[in-house]
Amino acid sequence: MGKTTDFRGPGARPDPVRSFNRWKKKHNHKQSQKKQLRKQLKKPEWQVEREVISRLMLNYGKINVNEITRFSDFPLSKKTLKGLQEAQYRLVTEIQKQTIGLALQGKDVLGAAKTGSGKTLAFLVPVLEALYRLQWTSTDGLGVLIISPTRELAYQTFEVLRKVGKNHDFSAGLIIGGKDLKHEAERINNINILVCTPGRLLQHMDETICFHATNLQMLVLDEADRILDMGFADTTNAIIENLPKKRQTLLFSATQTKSVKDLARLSLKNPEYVWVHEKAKYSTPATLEQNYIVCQLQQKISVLYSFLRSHLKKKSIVFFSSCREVQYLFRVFCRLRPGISILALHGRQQQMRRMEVYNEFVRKRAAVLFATDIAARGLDFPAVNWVLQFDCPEDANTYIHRAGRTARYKEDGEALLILLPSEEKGMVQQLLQRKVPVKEIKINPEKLIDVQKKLESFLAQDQDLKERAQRCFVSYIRSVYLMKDKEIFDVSKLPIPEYALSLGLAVAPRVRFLQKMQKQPNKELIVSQDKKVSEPRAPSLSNDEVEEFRAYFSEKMSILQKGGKRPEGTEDGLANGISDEEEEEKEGEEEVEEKLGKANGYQPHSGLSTDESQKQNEAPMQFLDRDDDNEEEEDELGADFFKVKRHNVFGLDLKENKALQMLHKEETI
Ligand SMILES: Nc1ncnc2c1ncn2[C@@H]1O[C@H](COP(=O)(O)OP(=O)(O)OP(=O)(O)O)[C@@H](O)[C@H]1O
Repeated sequence: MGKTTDFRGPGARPDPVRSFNRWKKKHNHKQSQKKQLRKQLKKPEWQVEREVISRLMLNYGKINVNEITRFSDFPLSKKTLKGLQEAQYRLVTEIQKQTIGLALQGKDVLGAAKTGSGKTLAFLVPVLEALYRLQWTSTDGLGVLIISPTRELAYQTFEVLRKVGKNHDFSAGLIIGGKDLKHEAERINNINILVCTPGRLLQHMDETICFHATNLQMLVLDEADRILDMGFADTTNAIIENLPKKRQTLLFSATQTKSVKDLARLSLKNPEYVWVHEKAKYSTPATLEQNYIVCQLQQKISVLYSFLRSHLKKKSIVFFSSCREVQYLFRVFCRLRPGISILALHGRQQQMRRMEVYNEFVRKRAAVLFATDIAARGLDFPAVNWVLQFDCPEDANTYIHRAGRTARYKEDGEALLILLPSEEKGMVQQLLQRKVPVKEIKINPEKLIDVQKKLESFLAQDQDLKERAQRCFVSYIRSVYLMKDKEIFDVSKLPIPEYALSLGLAVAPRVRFLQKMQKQPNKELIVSQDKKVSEPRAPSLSNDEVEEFRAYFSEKMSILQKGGKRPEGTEDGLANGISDEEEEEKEGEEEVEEKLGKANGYQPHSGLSTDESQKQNEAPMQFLDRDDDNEEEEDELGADFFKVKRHNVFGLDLKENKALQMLHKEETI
């Protein structure tokens, strides 16, 4: 229709032709909208969703990392975005910003970032989107496999998945052992997203006839460095061999070690490497204040007690090298009544108990968790103020993971490492090489509360506690003996009788390999085949001892490989009528598990005790009242025992380590 011109003045009647045209245009538009709506309504839901998905996928190619600050800047499904928002996740962290886009585009990703930087969501978001894109339903079976090194970490990842993925319709399952294999087997095939530990998964692959992963779309290896450190390399390789070759793989780690790169080569195809803190000055979070003290082995318990007395309102984790130490010192500290709740988490506890402790510690505002390295990696306890490493970690990586339990996601935190004089040089050097900025601080001897006498009196009245002290003693000595790095860990330098006294023992228990060593006071000389004498080394295992370890290794593994469980009983072997010898043997197993890793990959801790018996054993000592009249004086004494951030609280200068100064220098050059 041509243009019309209105020559009439104001107040004249509107041109009916023009009005009609306007009305017709509006009407047509409305009609076409209605038509479209009707068409849409007729479309099945899956088709509408398909169109939405196509639009999202079109945007994958347009993702520009530099423009991303929020999750909503990524082309994500409404269901995922809603889940993220409801869980209060809005802004992305660096690792999330850099990896989510790549993973959405279907690429294999190796992502490394410091502890507490948000790696969990960096893979959970692409996991949800991958199945959403494929409109996965429960009948499609297993679509995504997430492998975590420990049960606790798997549980935690599962909880985040439940929170963020709650608007999706997929089923998710947690398979971590500690439960009836048959019970799990009946349910495993209905799971779309499976979070699991490697040993248990391989067990299902071997023993659950109906379990298959033929439809698998994505594999996630979380805390890959820990998976490997725990001796799960063979298990992981066996799992990967059982998975379809055509899949996407995401691998996340807090440290970049050679073995992680080897695993990446085996499991990823043309991966994108994202190492967000590669150029960072330090490999630990900037908000983490890190210090170390050097003290004698026999002082360590008093140092810990004094520390706790001066941090009654804080949340701390204390790392020990063996379960036996945790068990004994947990009991002793409960009796010492430092005035703060004490919890214990270690691999000898039954799974349910581990979960309870984990949740309890998460809930508490002020508490101390005595733990072995099962708590060291990946676990996300909120608002931890302090991480204390009571025993020297086996290497810098373990240090980084332990310390990383505090100062998570923009929070502050403090880490304190306790070193023996013989460990100082080697460990500090390793830490500085790994760009960990540690400073030495001094203990103010006046603030140190000596608890040895108290321990002696506890043991004089309690035979059970005395036996625990003996096991703790042997266990610690053995843990040092088994450490790989003989530059740092030298069992011959330990003040053995003094250490026994500090545990409250009048006499040091017999330790066979120590006696042998004492017979050869000079360190072994290693004679090579051509009879040349090479550098002296710290003592290595004799053939007999190697055989001894092998024996309980193979015995343990044979029980587990048969899919059998350890005998039911209480955590405390003696309470269960287990003889001393058997206890020793179990202790050996545990040490080997903790220190040498799982030889064939099956998770060995299927639990020793029933829940009830364990509760009976531990409950009365678990939580303590803070008031204790007798402790008042000590309370005052300990007031500023370890406020390391403040200067000169120990009456001594804060000594900046020379090597640290060198590190600063290197970086400024
Ligand atoms: N985008 C985000 N916004 C707010 N909080 C976040 C975000 N991403 C992660 N967090 C929080 O940061 C903390 C650390 O996250 P996460 O456990 O994923 O770290 P991580 O890198 O896996 O650490 P680790 O290497 O120690 O396992 C968690 O409490 C998590 O809830």
